[in-house]
Amino acid sequence: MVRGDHLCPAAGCPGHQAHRFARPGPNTRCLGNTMRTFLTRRSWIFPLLFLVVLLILPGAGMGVRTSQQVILIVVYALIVSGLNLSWGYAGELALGQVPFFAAGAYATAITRMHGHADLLLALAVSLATAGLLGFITGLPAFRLKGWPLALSSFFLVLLIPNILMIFEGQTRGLRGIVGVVGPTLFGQRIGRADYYSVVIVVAAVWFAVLRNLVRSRYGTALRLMKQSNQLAESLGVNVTALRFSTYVVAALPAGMAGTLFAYYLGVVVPTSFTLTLLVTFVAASVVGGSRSVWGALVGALLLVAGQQATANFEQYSLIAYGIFLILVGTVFKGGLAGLANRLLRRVSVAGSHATVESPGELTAIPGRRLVAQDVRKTFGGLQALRGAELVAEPGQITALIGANGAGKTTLLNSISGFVVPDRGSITLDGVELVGRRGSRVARAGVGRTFQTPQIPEGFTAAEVVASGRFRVGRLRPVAAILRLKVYRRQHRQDARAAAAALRFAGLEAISDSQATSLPLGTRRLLEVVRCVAGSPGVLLLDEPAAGLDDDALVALKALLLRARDAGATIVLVEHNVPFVLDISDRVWVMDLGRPLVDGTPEQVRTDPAVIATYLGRRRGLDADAAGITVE
Ligand SMILES: Nc1ncnc2c1ncn2[C@@H]1O[C@H](COP(=O)(O)OP(=O)(O)OP(=O)(O)O)[C@@H](O)[C@H]1O
Repeated sequence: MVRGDHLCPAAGCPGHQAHRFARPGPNTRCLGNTMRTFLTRRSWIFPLLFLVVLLILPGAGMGVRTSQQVILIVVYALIVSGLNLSWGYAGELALGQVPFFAAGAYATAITRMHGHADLLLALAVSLATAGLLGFITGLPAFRLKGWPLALSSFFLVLLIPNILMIFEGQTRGLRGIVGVVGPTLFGQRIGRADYYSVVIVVAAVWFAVLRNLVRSRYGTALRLMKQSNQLAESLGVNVTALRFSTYVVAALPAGMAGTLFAYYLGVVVPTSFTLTLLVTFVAASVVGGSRSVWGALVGALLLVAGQQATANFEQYSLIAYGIFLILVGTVFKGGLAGLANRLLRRVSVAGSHATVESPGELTAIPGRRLVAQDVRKTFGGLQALRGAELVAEPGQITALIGANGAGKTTLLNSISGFVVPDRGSITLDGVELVGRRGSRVARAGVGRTFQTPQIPEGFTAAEVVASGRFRVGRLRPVAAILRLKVYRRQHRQDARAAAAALRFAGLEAISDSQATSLPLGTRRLLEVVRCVAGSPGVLLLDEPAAGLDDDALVALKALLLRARDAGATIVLVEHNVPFVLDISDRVWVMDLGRPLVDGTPEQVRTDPAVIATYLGRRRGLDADAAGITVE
């Protein structure tokens, strides 16, 4: 094997890394690429090994005390994993984990009190109770976001003793329920050693479910939503439904943890479910890594280890934990799991789309005719649109220009479904778009970019582009959890479409790069490519040339012309007049919320009304460069 720092010549390898184990030659096999493929496709091997080790530890002489601690870690990890889902992935500071935990524990204790010791039954009851509580308390999540949502869920924790008192007959009030012992499974009593194994297996099943979920379209949609609701909607994701369903799903592991905790402790008392516990779960999530499945385990491990280490000087334990939290939170962005991920990435350069074979060719982007008529919109007393019009044809670049405040973005937002017009009609090949929410407009065929590029953290370029396909097909969380054929087919198609779109733009070289670390010009191109990957009926581009240098403008122009020639309908809102006049087939000029003139670039360039209201004003900025004649 030849060691060297030449670029990787292996087939299928992106080859832009100087893989140190590459052997040059026609049939090169690259260890870097093989390792990446292995890590990407078989990433479940490590958790499986970890599970096996955990299961054989008692047989290998692990003491009872240690096994009890492992159970506690697993119980806490389940709770933290729900927090990671709603907070780390979806970006919602929904802190209902302790009430859900309490709901699961009390549901189990009450079931046991009524003589039912079956663990599966207890788990089912806990899941149902926590899910129902999540459903009811999640309803405000339709309206609340950010701190108001955090505070309302915080408030729920404070209510726990009051609720227990209201249902004192069942919950035994502040005294709690004792005698939660003797769980059975399929009619057999579970001993202490077996209980350990059952807890590990239950948690392993949940973590496998969670891993499959967050690595699917569903998980990607959560991260898109965390970046921006508008971005997620523009890609066809119904943010309201997603936020609500995530809140409910995140309640489930806490409910299960309640069951496992109740049988672990044997008693269920209100003092087990405190605000301090919630704060330590949040801390564990931060330290372990909130945007990670395994971060929950790491955080819970540190939580229990921290409790042990500071047990002898209890009065200092919170201070010690606080200092540790601040250190980890500031030094390692993304917690310890984030650190591990970054190290792994260095070794493997892994990306879920890195191993696409035969990406295929993107030759056509079938455009549709967009027509906006008499669109009106008033914000308070301000008339932003007063009868705006626009027609964009397939295979053409239609520019929309006008002074600041002319209403261009409002019209774009009206087309995208982000703004509901007071009056007017917007159709795509005759299909009315007005009245649909953003995600439905996206699914009807509208793709768009944003004034500030919306590129979520932690995505490779290929993953960003693949998310452009979300407007085609559904999220299919159940198929993703079970890794059904339909999921695998969709995943393959998304990866292939992303690779083809990147090739279309000549950007295949960056497919494994972290998208947020790319230069502005490339990020703007990437947004366009993300749209192209979904093959929308119309592409709405909101100031794609803003802030670009000459080289980036050349690349953008080449991409837009290629997309136009492939048949796309492109609407370009842009202040860079020379750029607009250079590449557009037709230009619409807006003034004070209504159309002023429309025509070819040449007609618009020399139109006296346009010069008087817009181009004349921009003369000092770019009229000279555009060769504009101001008479
Ligand atoms: N959500 C809103 N609430 C209140 N006023 C708004 C809102 N959105 C836009 N406006 C107002 O509507 C008018 C049109 O704004 P818009 O952003 O559509 O103009 P524009 O042509 O895109 O301007 P620019 O080129 O600066 O982006 C402006 O006066 C703006 O302040």
